[in-house]
Amino acid sequence: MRAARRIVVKVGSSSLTTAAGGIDPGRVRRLVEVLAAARDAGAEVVLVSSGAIAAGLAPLGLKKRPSALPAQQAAASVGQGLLAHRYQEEFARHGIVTGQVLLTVDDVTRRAHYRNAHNTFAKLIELGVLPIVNENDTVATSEIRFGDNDRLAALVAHLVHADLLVLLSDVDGLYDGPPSRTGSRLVPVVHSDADLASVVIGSAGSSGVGTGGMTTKVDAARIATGAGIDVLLTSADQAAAALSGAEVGTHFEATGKRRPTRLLWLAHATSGQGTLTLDDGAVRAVVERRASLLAAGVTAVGGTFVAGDAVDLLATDGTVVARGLVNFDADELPTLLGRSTSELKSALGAAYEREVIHRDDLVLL
Ligand SMILES: Nc1ncnc2c1ncn2[C@@H]1O[C@H](COP(=O)(O)OP(=O)(O)O)[C@@H](O)[C@H]1O
Ligand SMILES: N[C@@H](CCC(=O)OP(=O)(O)O)C(=O)O
Repeated sequence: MRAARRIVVKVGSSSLTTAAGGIDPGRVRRLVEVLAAARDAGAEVVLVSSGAIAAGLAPLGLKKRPSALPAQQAAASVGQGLLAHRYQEEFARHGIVTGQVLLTVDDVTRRAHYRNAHNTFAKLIELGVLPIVNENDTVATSEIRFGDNDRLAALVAHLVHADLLVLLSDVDGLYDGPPSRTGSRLVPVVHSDADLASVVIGSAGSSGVGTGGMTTKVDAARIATGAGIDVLLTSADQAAAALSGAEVGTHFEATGKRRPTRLLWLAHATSGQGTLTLDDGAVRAVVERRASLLAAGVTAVGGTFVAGDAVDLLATDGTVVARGLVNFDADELPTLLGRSTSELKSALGAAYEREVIHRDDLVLL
């Protein structure tokens, strides 16, 4: 931990708010002090902070986090500015300039957006700015939302080439059962998925402002470790100890190697927005030869999606074999199915010569 040079720290709403809701200035101040100290010790820090919705509740006279998306978006719109302002003032006390980065799913899946986001972070870090990231809640619809900042933080960690992801919550680590249950014990190290097999994850905490609970933190840890990044999960109260190298919380050890980030999200998206059923030859081509998916091998289209969306690829028995970013809208595809690329070109024009999913936009599941 001590050796980590570039650290992404994610803090959840439950660690930033008061019991009555709303941002707790004291908690923000303490977190900022810890991050400023990490910078003084030579680390580059990127902060992924939740709390926009929580910060927007009081100004709108809301008592608790609304369940309807438009109300959440309104609260986030009001709260994000307040949250950013709070951070800006606190970091300024330490002479640190902050920059706000609001991301959508598209920013880490579509190639051009991904490069753009990568370049923005690189420039901010080069300028010594501390980026503060959140999901762009006010424009994200339920279909294209991360919905939780844990997985977003894992993708950001990969995007900025971090060597450590620190997830700060209201609980001091992963327990082998819900922490409220007597006898649940802290899991100090997770070497691989096998160590998670006996862990029981309960519902989210009692704060009422968090979203993902422990499930999304474990998902985030798996995304990051699978991409070669160590993860430390602990409480905001232990952030200082964690960042100075003390053995606190749960350490998820890096297992895999780096992979293209946009595909990381794709592999860990809960599901695609539609389905394409493949014939046996297409399954072999995609899975064994890692080839692009052509219209000739698709037998059925399910769901409503547009070009650029993630869709699940199904074998004839219905099992999901891969997920990819499709190049056509759902209603364009039925007339193309089973036809060769050259046939499509001569019948419909050069625009239809493209693959249904390019191999660079496919992940095997
Ligand atoms: N096995 C487990 N280990 C640790 N925490 C768990 C477990 N199962 C459920 N939880 C709950 O998950 C909560 C953290 O999730 P959440 O409230 O969404 O936090 P945040 O706002 O930090 O994202 C903890 O307060 C805890 O009660
Ligand atoms: N983007 C949302 C937070 C979503 C979220 O992940 O919340 P949390 O579970 O508290 O980390 C917001 O700023 O309110």
